Amino acid sequence: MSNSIIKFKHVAKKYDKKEIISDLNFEIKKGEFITVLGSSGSGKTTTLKMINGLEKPTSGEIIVNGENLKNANLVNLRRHIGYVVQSIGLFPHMTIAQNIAVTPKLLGWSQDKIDQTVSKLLEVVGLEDARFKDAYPSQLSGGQQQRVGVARALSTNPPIMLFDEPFSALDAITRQNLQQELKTLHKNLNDKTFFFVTHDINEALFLGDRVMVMNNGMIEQFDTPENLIDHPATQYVSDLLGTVQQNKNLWEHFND
Ligand SMILES: Nc1ncnc2c1ncn2[C@@H]1O[C@H](COP(=O)(O)OP(=O)(O)OP(=O)(O)O)[C@@H](O)[C@H]1O
Repeated sequence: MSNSIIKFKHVAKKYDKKEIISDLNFEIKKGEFITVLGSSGSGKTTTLKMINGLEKPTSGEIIVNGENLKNANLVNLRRHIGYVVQSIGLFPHMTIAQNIAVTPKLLGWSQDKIDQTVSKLLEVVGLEDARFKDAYPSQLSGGQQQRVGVARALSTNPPIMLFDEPFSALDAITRQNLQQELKTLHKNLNDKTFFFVTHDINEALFLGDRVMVMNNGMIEQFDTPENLIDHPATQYVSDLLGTVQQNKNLWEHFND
């Protein structure tokens, strides 16, 4: 595949003696928005953490941005991969601007460059209002904090962004707004690759250019949302998507 940015070749992962992932193979192109869907414990987070070296494969090869992770400097690697998680992890004693500037500061950027970057990122995530910059995380809603988390992950302009269920603690309306915004953001940020883990089938189908469906540490199907719906490759995928239809039927019936 030309323009490949993430490649897993025969990747296996064991925790102690328990095999979680036995033989994972896939390739992602630069600029794709990938969503990863699967039941609890299917290995989604483990797969995501192997991309930024937070977990190491027991065997197999992982190539990220042309570099085999076996030989990579992991600290350097992580600076080029944004990471957004559900718990956000903003520093409570730092202002929003300071939270976004953590990595740029570590990298020794000038204050001018930091200020410009923070202003631009606050605009990108819809927090351009002057009151946000000097506020503290506790003064923001959950959805606003999650936006700061996205801005912080974008601070060094990384080519790859990893998202691990970033919206799962938010109410349905905030979540839907953020999904729409994230989709627009991805479109506007030319060629950034997003890898987004979720439990939510609708979220996965809405956001993903391709959806990776995992079960028991294996890929059941890795395909466009349209193909998953029209041509489910396995019974598992068919059952999973069937739940969407069942919910729809239930509500239609309910509203009769
Ligand atoms: N550090 C660890 N030590 C031991 N076992 C682990 C560790 N991390 C994950 N596991 C196990 O590996 C399996 C896969 O976990 P993982 O978090 O990747 O799944 P997941 O698909 O992301 O699940 P969820 O949707 O519930 O977050 C689970 O059975 C989990 O208990």
